[in-house]
Amino acid sequence: MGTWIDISQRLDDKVAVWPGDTPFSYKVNWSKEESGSVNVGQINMSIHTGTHIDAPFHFDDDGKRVIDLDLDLYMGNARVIHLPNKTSIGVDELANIDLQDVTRLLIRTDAWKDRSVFPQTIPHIQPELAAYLSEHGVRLIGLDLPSVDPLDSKELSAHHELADHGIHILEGLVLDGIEPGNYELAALPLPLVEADGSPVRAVLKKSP
Ligand SMILES: N[C@@H](CC(=O)c1ccccc1NC=O)C(=O)O
Ligand SMILES: [Zn+2]
Ligand SMILES: [Zn+2]
Repeated sequence: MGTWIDISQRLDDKVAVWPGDTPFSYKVNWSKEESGSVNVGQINMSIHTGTHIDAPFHFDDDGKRVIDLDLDLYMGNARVIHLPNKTSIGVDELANIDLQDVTRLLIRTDAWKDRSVFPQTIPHIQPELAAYLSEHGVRLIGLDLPSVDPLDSKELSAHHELADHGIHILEGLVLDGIEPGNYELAALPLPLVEADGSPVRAVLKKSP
């Protein structure tokens, strides 16, 4: 027991949300006192709060919805790499990293220091990295950041290039103190039929 490491943000009213987006809330909507038997809760949140996956529909009206996504993407072997103090992440930043047999790549940047406030700037993924990663067989990229693009981007070039190369996106991970290496990952989306993304509970287990 205790071998799975939780790499998810906690969801309470302290969780940071995109500027202008729906705040997170949980409330007991029907209390045990009222119902006579149970507390029945309600959550209200943006899909892009905390640790979540983006479905292609998030940035492409014709893109896949969450229910259409292949669950294999979100369970299996993953490589954690550590790239602190970067302004952006591209082919040069990954030049010394062997990506042989890496299907799921998790990048620990340590750039989002205080997760209770939304960051001002983040290191972004250079769109050109998408082709390089797909050539190496990467199908999922995960980051300890709220986006793969600059926060003020409207084009979302990295989101689009990654999707065009068959690479799926996991955002808002907590990778503080996670040593680079090989792990097992599970970060399953909910079976949301129409949604543009889903909150996930992301966990890692060190591979032998
Ligand atoms: N594309 C971003 C999310 C995003 O752009 C966003 C999320 C919630 C509310 C507003 C957003 N963008 C506004 O321009 C992401 O998932 O990385
Ligand atoms: Zn998102
Ligand atoms: Zn995104």
